[in-house]
Amino acid sequence: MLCHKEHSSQYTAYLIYFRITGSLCLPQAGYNLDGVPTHRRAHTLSFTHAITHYRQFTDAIQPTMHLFGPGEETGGNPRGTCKLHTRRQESTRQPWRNFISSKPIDLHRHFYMASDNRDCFAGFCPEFRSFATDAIHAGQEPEQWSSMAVVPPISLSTTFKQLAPGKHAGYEYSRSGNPTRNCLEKAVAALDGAQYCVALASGLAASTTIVHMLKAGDGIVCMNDVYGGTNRYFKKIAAEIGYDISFADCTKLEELKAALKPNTKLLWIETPTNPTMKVVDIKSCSEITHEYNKDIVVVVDNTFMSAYFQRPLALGADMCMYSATKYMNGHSDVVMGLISVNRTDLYEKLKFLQNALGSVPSPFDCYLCNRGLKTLHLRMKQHFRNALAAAKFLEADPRVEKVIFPGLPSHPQYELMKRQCTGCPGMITFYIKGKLEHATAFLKNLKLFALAESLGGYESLAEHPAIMTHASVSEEQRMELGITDTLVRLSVGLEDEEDIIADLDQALGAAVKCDGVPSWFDTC
Ligand SMILES: N[C@@H](CC[Se]C[C@H](N)C(=O)O)C(=O)O
Repeated sequence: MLCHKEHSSQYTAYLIYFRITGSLCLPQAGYNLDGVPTHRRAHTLSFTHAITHYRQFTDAIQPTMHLFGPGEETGGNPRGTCKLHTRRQESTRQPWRNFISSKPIDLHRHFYMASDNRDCFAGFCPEFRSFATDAIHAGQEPEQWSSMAVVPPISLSTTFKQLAPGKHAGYEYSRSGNPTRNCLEKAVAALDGAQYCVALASGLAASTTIVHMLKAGDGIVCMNDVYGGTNRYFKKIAAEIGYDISFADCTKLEELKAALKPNTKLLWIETPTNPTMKVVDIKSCSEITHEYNKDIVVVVDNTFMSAYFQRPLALGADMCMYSATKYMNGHSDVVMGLISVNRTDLYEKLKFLQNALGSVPSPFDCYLCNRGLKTLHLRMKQHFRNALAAAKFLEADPRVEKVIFPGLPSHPQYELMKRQCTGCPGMITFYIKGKLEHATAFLKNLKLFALAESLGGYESLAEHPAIMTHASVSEEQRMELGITDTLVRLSVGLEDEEDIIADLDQALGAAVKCDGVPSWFDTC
């Protein structure tokens, strides 16, 4: 986007005109919204079109904001001058505010990244039909409440009055069924293209509830690279109870075939994997497993993808589970698990276990997660755009050894990703140059990104899997999987793209010298 001085005065004029008249006269002569010179006549748009164009116009200008520090307005620079930029105030309480406006970043490089990312969905599967409409309306019908509430009420009652013993209006006890939870479960089922969904108290509560369908001696085959808590549960608890647990790299279909045994009852896949971002072919794994024995239940942990980017049930899996703590809720204020299924027999087992084991979420958490779902489609699109920009920035940076992001052509399963998903979430894993000290220095110097476990919220997070989320995985297995001391995991949030990149840039600068030689050696 080219943004000349004239643009800002034109822009102000349009804005005033827009405010007064409710319509917008766009600059057909000069530059269009992509920064391409045009010589046609201006025209006036309808109110609705005016809003759309006003937004596009401000969106297009936005990447050039906040890029100049005090005294650095380069009035005549044809690549990036825009008087609209807002100067941030020095702040000690919000340290990230200071560095953002004080360091100009390479605007030329930034410009191309931003424009490329408009097309980041090219080649991926099309969006699921009516996804946004379902997120907003499925299970939310006002007619289900005598008050006709448009927003499902938070139903806190632990118990429900019965008309006669055993005769009730659908609810008897809040663990067994709750009206707010019911609304959430219906919405999630619709988003997963499923018939049913059950909500649990956490992602791990969902995992343990699923495994409780099996009996001691039954076999479970698990993808070798999974979330550390899943690995810990299978190895340190399920195996101790008497389940026969084996791990296989399901990206290699021959390894999966070899791992299936007569006692196998469950296949557990995670894709992309946490944290090394391997992509598993859900369709092929489901076909191979069901061909071996149609009764083996194929479970996909869809936490990283969310319902917006991947539908495991449509690809042949039997169960789609989530830590809804992550993208599905998306606001880092709820711990929850979800399981969606199409098979009635599986639903009945899960529904029984939900009540009998009792790991249910609170009605308030159900309300929050249901609310989070309403913007899932919007959030995920922006996560993808921001993460792609960050991944491209990191990949081009000499202080970074290797970037693993399934939305980059350099990812070994990029083609598979495009075949089975509608886009990529905000998860990036990368190896920083140097040693543990450099990874630590990078993480400690981040200002916008918080150093914290978890992912999928609107805020950017960074963490060190070997020390944090995957500390419970044995060192031997971590080394096998590539979870080394220099591996860093990012959950790219919804902040402004240029601020995200500026933070990564300055933290890398603090940790590693620019020419690729670790700066740690200079300072100690
Ligand atoms: N310390 C926790 C680990 C939480 Se990890 C949370 C999330 N799944 C992630 O990958 O970030 C523990 O369970 O030990």
